[in-house]
Amino acid sequence: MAPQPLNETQIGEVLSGLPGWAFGDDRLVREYTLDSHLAAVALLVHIATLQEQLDHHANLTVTYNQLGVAVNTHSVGGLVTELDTQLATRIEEIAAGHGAR
Ligand SMILES: C[C@H](O)[C@H](O)[C@H]1CNC2=NC(N)=NC(=O)C2=N1
Repeated sequence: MAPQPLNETQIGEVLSGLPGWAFGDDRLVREYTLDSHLAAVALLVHIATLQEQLDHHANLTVTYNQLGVAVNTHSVGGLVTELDTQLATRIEEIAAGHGAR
């Protein structure tokens, strides 16, 4: 079954448990700062591995020691679904271990 888009109330509830994450332009977004460029790239690779396991993929952007994450669900026309909140939750769990802030 296709994932269902979440409404703004549902997204707000999820975001209250995801510090640093925001909703904008129909995406869940987060900007991480790492201690170095290599640390940012290492977190990107870890997230990419997770994304392959989940078969759900965020846009990842490295700018020196910063890693931007933006995710929505293409298959429902670019809206936020539970697949995005699940990925954001998993990313948030692993980011701490990389010293991301
Ligand atoms: C075929 C494959 O399962 C799909 O293209 C997946 C891959 N990753 C995806 N990632 C995101 N963000 N949205 C999707 O709809 C999506 N679909």
